[in-house]
Amino acid sequence: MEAEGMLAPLSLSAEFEGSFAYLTVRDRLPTILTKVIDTLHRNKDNFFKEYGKEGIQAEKTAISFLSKLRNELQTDKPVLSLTDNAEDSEAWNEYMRRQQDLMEDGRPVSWFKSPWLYVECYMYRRIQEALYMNPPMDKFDVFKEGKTQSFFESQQAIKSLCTYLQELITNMENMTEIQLRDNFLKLLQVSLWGNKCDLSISAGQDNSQKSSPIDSLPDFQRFILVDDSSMVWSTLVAAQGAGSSGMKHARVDIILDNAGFELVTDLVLADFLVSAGLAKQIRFHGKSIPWFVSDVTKQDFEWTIMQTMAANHKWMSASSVQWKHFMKEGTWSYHDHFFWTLPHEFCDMAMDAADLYSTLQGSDLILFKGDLNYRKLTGDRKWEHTVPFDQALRGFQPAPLCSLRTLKADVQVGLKPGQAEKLSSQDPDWMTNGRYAVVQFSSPCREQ
Ligand SMILES: O=P(O)(O)OC[C@H]1O[C@](O)(CO)[C@@H](O)[C@@H]1O
Ligand SMILES: [Mn+2]
Repeated sequence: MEAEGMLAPLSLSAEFEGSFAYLTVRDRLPTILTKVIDTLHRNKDNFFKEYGKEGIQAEKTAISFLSKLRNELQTDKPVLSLTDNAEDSEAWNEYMRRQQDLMEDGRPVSWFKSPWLYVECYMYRRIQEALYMNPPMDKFDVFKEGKTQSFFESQQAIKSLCTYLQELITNMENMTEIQLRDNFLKLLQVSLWGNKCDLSISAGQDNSQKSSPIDSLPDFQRFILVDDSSMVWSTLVAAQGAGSSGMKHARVDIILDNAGFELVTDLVLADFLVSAGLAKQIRFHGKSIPWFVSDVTKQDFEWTIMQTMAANHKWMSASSVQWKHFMKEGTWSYHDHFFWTLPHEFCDMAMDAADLYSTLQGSDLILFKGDLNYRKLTGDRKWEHTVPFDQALRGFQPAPLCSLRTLKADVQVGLKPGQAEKLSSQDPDWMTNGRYAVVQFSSPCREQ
């Protein structure tokens, strides 16, 4: 729980004209809605083939719902309650009332006046409402095409990563602890940069052999603004030794972000953790509805393992056969919880999703992937850049945790004095252009 008297700064919001939040709500969100409408249009024939006239009608109604939504957004209309009676609808509507109570002078909660984190999440949930309200479209993933495309476009990098993983596994028995540590740190960084954007990690200056994500790591090192990865390693090692009667084996939870190349980097890291004996159990957490364009759903997770197996490449297949086995025997498991697709800051989790919070408390290490998770960890607020990460978490400390995030939104804490100023003078868009990254760690028992 948040320490008393420690007031959190204001939420980022489109009400601050010219801010990144403002530009996102004004320009990027309507563009995403337009793309979603276009996707439904383009799939019209498929809906007809599959569901006949009913499919066409559903598509039409969903499109008009979404066009109306885009108009509400662009004209800064009040945010509306959800009407689809889904499992999470009441939580959303309750959150809206909470936002309303925070508004000054009883102004309505609206797109440009409310917290950016809230309205952006809300847009994705309203897209889902358009589908829920129009069966048989309720199972349709409007972002599926983009996710599969990004997987296929990164085949080269995936091949080289799987090849690297299989080489490591073959040599694992002879590895010293230092080698194990070095390899862990490399794969942690690959997973970090996997968040940059699917393909760019291996895009070398020239066209030659630079397609290996591992080879690119040294070039990227200087863009890591905070690197707590040695604490992540110590946490894993400490989790091995605990317990007097033999080994305690670590459980690692990975809060996934994007499908495509990023998901493969997470699977490779998870495989290494298990194969090296650093973790006994990996729990992946994904989204229960299509989310923020490229986030992983259960369907994407299963599809990715299947496609990796189907690839005509020895080491990709070998990797995914192992992954399927991990899933079957329960060493790996996939979980979704609707809290991940609510707009809440994570400091609300203990109160608003107590079951999820207590599940996470059983973890030895939680890895939070990506930018949106970072925004939720820090509450998407106007923190001073030098505020410690622990403080910005505002009491969210279920277990040792680490954020692996490339910067795509203007919230960043835990920097050294002067670091942000230097970055601003060298690269004014450092917080949003995705060139920089952080590996930020926090542990409930760490001295603050
Ligand atoms: O997939 P990620 O890393 O969470 O990024 C989500 C993106 O969406 C945003 O919310 C922008 O709309 C940014 O925070 C970020 O660029
Ligand atoms: Mn994402």
